[in-house]
Amino acid sequence: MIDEALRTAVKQAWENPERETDVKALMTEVATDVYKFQLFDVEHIADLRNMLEQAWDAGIPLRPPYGIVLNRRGAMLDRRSEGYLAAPSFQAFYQQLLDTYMRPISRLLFPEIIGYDSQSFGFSIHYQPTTDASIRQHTDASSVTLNINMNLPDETFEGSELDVLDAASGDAVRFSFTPGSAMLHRGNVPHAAQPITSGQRSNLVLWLYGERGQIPPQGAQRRAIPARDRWVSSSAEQDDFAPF
Ligand SMILES: O=C(O)CCC(=O)C(=O)O
Ligand SMILES: [Fe+2]
Repeated sequence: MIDEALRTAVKQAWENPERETDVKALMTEVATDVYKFQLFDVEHIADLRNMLEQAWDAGIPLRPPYGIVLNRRGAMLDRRSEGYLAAPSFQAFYQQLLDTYMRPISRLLFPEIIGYDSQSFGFSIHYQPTTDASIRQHTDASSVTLNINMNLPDETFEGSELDVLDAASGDAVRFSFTPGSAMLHRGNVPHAAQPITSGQRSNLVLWLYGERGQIPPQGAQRRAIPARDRWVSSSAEQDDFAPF
């Protein structure tokens, strides 16, 4: 499921944290502190989509994220959330994404999140022109957000770009998702999705934050920390706080 180059680099970093530079080398900084990289292997996205679609088609009552505002064909993914997608195979994958990939990579790019990254939240979103087509500019209540595209290679769409505010220039940087690509940014980076004009777009959105929803204080020091402090399993207790 995970892109081969990333999987290999992350595996090496877990074995020897000093090798995390190879992980960083796979990331492209598209705006200040906003990173893009290939996370899913395009050949396997269909497996994930099938899992989500099956739950949907089975009529299992999944709660859409953000109430009904966004998004009618999306689902809650974290066990903290009522009506989440509890399928064990999906949950194992979701947990691995958070623990093996998202947390250490986020600590590598945004060291100040350490201490504010033990808890999680997740949902899937689905845009199409006739129902949920866009989302206005907002920030997320997360320390860090990982947003991954799940479109299949032949599922093209128009519009639906993600605009992220570049803190340095004050301008929005416009970004189009390609299948399996991911964006990683601090929750406090303002972002918006432009209206989708044709086709559909499916994304997986994961959040990390601290106990009871805490996020790093404004202006938290971004001091360097040793690599070995990132590539460690989180032993923190999981609370029941659900942001939505
Ligand atoms: O359209 C997207 O991919 C971003 C969605 C988003 O920012 C959100 O759901 O919080
Ligand atoms: Fe968001």
